[in-house]
Amino acid sequence: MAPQLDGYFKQVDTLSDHFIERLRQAVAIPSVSSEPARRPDVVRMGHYLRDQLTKLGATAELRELGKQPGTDLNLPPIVLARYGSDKNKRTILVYGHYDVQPAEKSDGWDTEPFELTVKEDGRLCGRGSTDDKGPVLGWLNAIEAHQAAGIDFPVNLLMCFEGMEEYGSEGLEDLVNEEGKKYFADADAVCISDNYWLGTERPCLTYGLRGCNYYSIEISGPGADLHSGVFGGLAHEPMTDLVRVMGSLVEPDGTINIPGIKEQVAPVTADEEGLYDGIAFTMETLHESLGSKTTIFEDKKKTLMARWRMPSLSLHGIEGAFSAPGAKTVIPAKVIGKFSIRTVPNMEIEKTNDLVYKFVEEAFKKLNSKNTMKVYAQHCGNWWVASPKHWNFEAAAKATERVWGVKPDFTREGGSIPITLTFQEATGKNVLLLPMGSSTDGAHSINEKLDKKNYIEGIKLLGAYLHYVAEEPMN
Ligand SMILES: C[C@H](N)C(=O)N[C@@H](Cc1c[nH]cn1)C(=O)O
Ligand SMILES: [Zn+2]
Ligand SMILES: [Zn+2]
Repeated sequence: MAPQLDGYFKQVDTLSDHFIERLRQAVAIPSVSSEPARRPDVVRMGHYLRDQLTKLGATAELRELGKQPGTDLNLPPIVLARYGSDKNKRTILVYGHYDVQPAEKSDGWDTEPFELTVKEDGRLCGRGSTDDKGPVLGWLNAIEAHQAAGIDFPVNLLMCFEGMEEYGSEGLEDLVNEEGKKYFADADAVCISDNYWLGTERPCLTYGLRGCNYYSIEISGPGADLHSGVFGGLAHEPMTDLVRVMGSLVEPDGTINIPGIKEQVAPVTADEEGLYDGIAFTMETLHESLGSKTTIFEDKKKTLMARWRMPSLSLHGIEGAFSAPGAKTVIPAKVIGKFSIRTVPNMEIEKTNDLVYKFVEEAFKKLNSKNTMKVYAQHCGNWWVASPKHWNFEAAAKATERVWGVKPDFTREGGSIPITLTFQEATGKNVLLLPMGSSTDGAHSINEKLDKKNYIEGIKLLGAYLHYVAEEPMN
């Protein structure tokens, strides 16, 4: 089956240095969507992708989305592209994001985050290498390798790459809904490569994601930062209030203290009970990717359930707080605490927000503080769970076996890709998540990397998937 794949694979190997060079160029653009000062770089990254796609013969355009709500900043453009329009071929719509999480060398990186460093053991280190520049470039590389090998591209490819995913996919939902029956009208299925294997050995196909509601709690009081020797003990301190409120949200064992959250969670079904044992996942691999043995649960099933189908609440940081080394004796005048809740079936965004606001307001009230408190959601994205019983997944499973020599696990993912459900609903088509990187890649963390093997074999996988898609009977 898929007889041309050997020629394609050979060409991917031949072009591997060129593909690493393309990743180097992309990593060098610090497209951090959450930092206003980096917004021109995010825009530059969108232009870079458009130009690369045009050079490869795709029809590519930039769709402007206007201003980011509540700011004077332009949202980065959506890159829309089409490669091929043969009525006799299937059409696959792929999505990815070209923005990245923040990164500073001083966070503890061993290398410069925006300089791709190729380590002797094959690690390609740099911000965005695995999340999500490597996988996005994977689609471009697959096109190029087909051209170089002189092999007909097996499908029509529609591409949608955004620059705000790490900030809740601001602006994209309307565009996807608008284009569902226009630009994306002839899509037969959707494929997203933007998550990771559960471990380091067994590839997976993913059919579920958690959602993410991201909140801020703003507490202010004094007119300016104060000397703690002069004002300590006689003024209500915003930081003291905030630490108490944030500390009341969640227990050290992960239990969420907000009433009404766990009541929304779908019960475990008998079918689901048997699902976890067969998954290639060990606590040892988890410890390796965690970089420690500080797991809450000792067993695999509870741990997988915690990641895939239970909500979690994480505290992320405090804007305005003193965080530099040293011992500054300041009382910060205004602090903004950030936390998020990963949501699961059947949690509802608005209902969850109302429960959070009520809890935080009551927790603050109990402090009898004269400071002022505001709580609000910065962005919310829904969870998504789909059926993997579809030719889209069949094709990906065959491609995985061909490239990696093993059957993939069928997994859910603890992270969020806010637009996934929108793609499913706007196109009415099956959505597949086909990850390239592994559990030890350190997405969102310091020293993010993509192993060269995962990048190069991942390019083969994306191309092979398209060949098997072309061969699958419709169901
Ligand atoms: C899984 C994906 N690669 C990812 O990292 N998604 C982000 C998206 C996000 C950011 N805020 C809310 N959602 C994530 O899961 O944190
Ligand atoms: Zn991410
Ligand atoms: Zn991502």
